[in-house]
Amino acid sequence: MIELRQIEHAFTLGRKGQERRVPVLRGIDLTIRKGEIVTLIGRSGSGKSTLLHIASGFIRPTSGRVSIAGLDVTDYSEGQWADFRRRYLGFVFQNFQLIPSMTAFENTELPLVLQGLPAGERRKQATEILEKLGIAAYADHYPSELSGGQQQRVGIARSLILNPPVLLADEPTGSLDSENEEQLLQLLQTLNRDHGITLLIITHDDKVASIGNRTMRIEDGRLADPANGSPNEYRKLEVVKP
Ligand SMILES: Nc1ncnc2c1ncn2[C@@H]1O[C@H](COP(=O)(O)OP(=O)(O)OP(=O)(O)O)[C@@H](O)[C@H]1O
Repeated sequence: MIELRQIEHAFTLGRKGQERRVPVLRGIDLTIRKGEIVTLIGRSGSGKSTLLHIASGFIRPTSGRVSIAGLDVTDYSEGQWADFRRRYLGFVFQNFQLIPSMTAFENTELPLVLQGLPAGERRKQATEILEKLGIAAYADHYPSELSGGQQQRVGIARSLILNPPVLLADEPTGSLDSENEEQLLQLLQTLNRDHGITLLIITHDDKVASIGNRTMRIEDGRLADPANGSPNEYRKLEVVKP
């Protein structure tokens, strides 16, 4: 479902004429199969977010190829990426990214508004997804009136409303207390199991990482694997669950 091939990325820092290149990703190969949950764990600065931004088209890699759902998206223009993201990718963010002046319902239906769907159809679909995520009772609440866990669910409802086959999550429980964290991890597993959604989750939290069918560690821009000298760690981390 997601194939990253030989991804290299370097950022350019410094003033004009004195630029230096800072390599962040150094040859990443990662294949995520349809219906898998892959968790990517690594320290701050190891390149996790950069990798996720490359997989979602916000950063163009210095070299390497990205394919998602069988489409080579590496050379897509910004417009093509925007269209592709709408159809294929949902996002779960640490800070929820809800619009404060809109209710939970309005936040959820926003992608349908942008698609020009009539109000009746929007209401039906948004209500259905809010019910599925157990937050229909809060539809008329503004984000400031919701708990962190409820806000995260509204964010996920908005991400799922266009039925993307893939969810990309960046520290999804980073702003949640342990009870809400547990509930969110269960929700992500349910979405995977019952709806076949493929998940790539980046985190520095072992508990979040543990919901992966596979967990990969990223270190200094490389994935830990037998080929680059961390065979023991790789065996410990790459746990394939039935
Ligand atoms: N736009 C940018 N310009 C220059 N350097 C950047 C940029 N974005 C990230 N970096 C650098 O690239 C490295 C990897 O950053 P990245 O955000 O991918 O790491 P991360 O593993 O996601 O870290 P964290 O867990 O703290 O979010 C860091 O050293 C960071 O300072």
